[in-house]
Amino acid sequence: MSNEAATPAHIASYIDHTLLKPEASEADILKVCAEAVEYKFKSVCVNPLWVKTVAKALKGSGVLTCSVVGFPMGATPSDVKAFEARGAVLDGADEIDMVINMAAARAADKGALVDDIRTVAETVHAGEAILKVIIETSMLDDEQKVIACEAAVEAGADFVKTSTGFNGGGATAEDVALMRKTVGPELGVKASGGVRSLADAQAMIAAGATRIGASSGIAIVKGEQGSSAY
Ligand SMILES: O=C[C@H](O)COP(=O)(O)O
Repeated sequence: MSNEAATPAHIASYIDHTLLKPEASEADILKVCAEAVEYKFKSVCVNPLWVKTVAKALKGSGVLTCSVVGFPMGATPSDVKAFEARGAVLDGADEIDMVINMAAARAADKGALVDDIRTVAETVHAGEAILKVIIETSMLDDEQKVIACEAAVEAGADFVKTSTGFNGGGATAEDVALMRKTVGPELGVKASGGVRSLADAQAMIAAGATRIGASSGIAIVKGEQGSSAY
């Protein structure tokens, strides 16, 4: 990792400032938007309910609007995920983080995974947004992680992402390295779930992450220890 990546200011440009608590209020959402502008984070990541609010609050700031689809279980039909994604993009989302069909992932059913991801990717790209694919590493063995990443590449995703942060363990540097090795140098890799400190973030970047999803973004850039938001 270069020295440049170690600076908190540089780390901020990697961070999707995340608030996905189901009970988050409008005041909570507007607070994280203000924080993201202040700290120059990459995006604000919220549930679809709040996309319109976030897009309005961030307009002209340079901070992107990110939302989630099929979240956090992934266990909805692909066309329903695509409908949810279309709504979020129409509301102003620049980036969509989808959860894959975890049954297909556990069965290492690459064809089903490609279909699931491609259905959403086509809708997201039609709206000129980008797609990140959450493979939920905590639920998969290494072979299943590789197949899920290969499916994401084949389906035209823009990123692979480690975790929802809601289903057991989160990001590890080992998983990020495996994902980076699988997808090659061009695709984005997002480490998310349990990234609580500057050291955590630096380790993920050193392993190949190009984005960090965290509810502890302020602690990370301040060099403090964050705590779980959920
Ligand atoms: O990126 C999405 C995750 O929910 C963030 O997880 P975290 O709250 O453990 O940072």
